[in-house]
This record gives sequence, C-alpha cells and structure tokens, in this order.
Amino acid sequence: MHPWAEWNHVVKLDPDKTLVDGESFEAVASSGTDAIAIGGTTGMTEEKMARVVEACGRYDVPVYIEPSHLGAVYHSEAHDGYLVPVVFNAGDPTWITGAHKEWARLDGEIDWSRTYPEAYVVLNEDSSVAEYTQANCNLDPDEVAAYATVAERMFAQPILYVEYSGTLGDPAVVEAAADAVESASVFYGGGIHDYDSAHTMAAYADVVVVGDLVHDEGVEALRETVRGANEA
Ligand SMILES: CC(C)=CCC/C(C)=C/CC/C(C)=C/CC/C(C)=C/COP(=O)(O)OP(=O)(O)O
Ligand SMILES: O=P(O)(O)OC[C@@H](O)CO
Ligand SMILES: [Mg+2]
Repeated sequence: MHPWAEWNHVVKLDPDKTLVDGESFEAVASSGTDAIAIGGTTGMTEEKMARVVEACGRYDVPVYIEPSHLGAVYHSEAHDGYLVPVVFNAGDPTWITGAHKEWARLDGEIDWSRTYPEAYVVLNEDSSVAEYTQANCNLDPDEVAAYATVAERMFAQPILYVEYSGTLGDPAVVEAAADAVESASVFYGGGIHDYDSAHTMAAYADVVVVGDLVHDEGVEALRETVRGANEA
C-alpha cells in the first residue's frame, strides 16, 4: 500500500513563503491534514527546504519533500520521502525526464524505497509552474483524461496530479481524470480556499492539496478545507 492510500488532504508548504503572523509549523501539523508536502517552483534552495523539513519533521504527520529541481533535494531522516514531479504536458523535456536524468547521475544518495513519482498535468497557464515548464495548458477534459490513461497504463505512474496552482480549476477536468484511472490516485491542487472548494474537488480527487491558503489566510481556514475534504 502506498503511503497516501488513506490520505484525503495534504498541505503544501512553500519554503519561500512565510506563515501567517503568530502561527507555527506545529499548528499546521495539527490542523487535521494527512500529510505535509514541502515545495514550490520559484526561489527554492536546499537550505530553505531544510529549514521547513526540520521544523515539520518533529510532529506526527508525514512529511514529504517535492523538489522542483536538483538543487532543492534535501536528504534527511526528518522527512518520510520524496514526491518527484514528472510534468506530462511540459513543453520542455527537462521537466519530463531531463532533470531526473541529471538527478540520477549526480545524486549518490537516492533512496528509491521512499521515492515516488507524480504525473503532473499543469493547467493554469498563469502559474509559475506553467511558465517554468512551458506547459501546454490548453487542454479539454478528454485530453487530461488521456494523459491520465497514458500516465497510468504506459508509464506506471501511481499518482496523477491535476495542477491548477493559484486558481480553482474545472471540476469536470478532475472528474474526467478520476474516471480515466483504475488504480492510480488522483491528486488535485489549486485555489482551494474553503469548505466548499475542498468538498467539490474531493468528490472526484482522492487527495486535495492546499498551498497558498495556509500562507495567506492561516490555519483556521486550512481546517475548513480539511473538513471539506474529509466529508466529500
Ligand atoms: C528530478 C528532480 C529532483 C526535480 C524535477 C522535478 C520537476 C519536473 C519539477 C517541475 C516543476 C514542478 C512540477 C514543481 C512542483 C511544485 C509546484 C508545482 C509548486 C507550485 O508552484 P507555483 O505555485 O506555480 O509557484 P510558486 O508558488 O513557487 O510561485
Ligand atoms: O497554492 P494552491 O493554489 O493552493 O495550489 C496548491 C498546489 O497544487 C500547488 O502546487
Ligand atoms: Mg504557489
């Protein structure tokens, strides 16, 4: 069984952003979320990653790093493992296999027993991640579903990640992706900001990922999304 088999909700912390004044990583860890993922596209360094991993690793909730490039990989016993994106609709093959090849060549410490790929489909053309990967975001639900099928059937991907980072996406796209997969888990992330948005996406996605909200609004708002995800 994969570590995320029982997850409904994940918080994604961006080490390049701050928490709300007066809030702590402990409060985030005890929000009721099932896991903390640590990553972001811009401004990511191993030092910033290390600081947040070490702070979050003290609590009961599982912690995974999600590196956006080779220089953001941080090895530690304080985290549970590595979620490594593979961007299926990237315009630059660096983000499909290129960076991964360099990682395999240069990193002598890869622990494959706790390393998991995530098949991303990036759909918000205004996001940093879309620009960074030169993703083709102009996709119909049936095209996203086809990417999900290819990811699962041809590339044995255990996770299909529907990524609308920064904006709430189209539930019909998430539904199409969920219908297309047999055993892969569908993660949804982007613009979840309250009970309803979490509940809507969690009706189709196995796991909803909440990022900016924790940095912008804080833990109380985060708790509402946990409730929405768990009640879907
Ligand atoms: C092989 C290794 C170790 C790394 C490569 C991994 C890849 C393909 C990264 C591509 C970019 C990516 C999918 C990063 C994951 C994290 C993510 C999507 C963060 C959200 O980013 P945004 O919200 O767009 O950006 P900021 O919030 O940082 O501005
Ligand atoms: O920051 P938000 O918009 O919540 O997106 C979450 C996550 O999918 C980003 O990778
Ligand atoms: Mg972001």
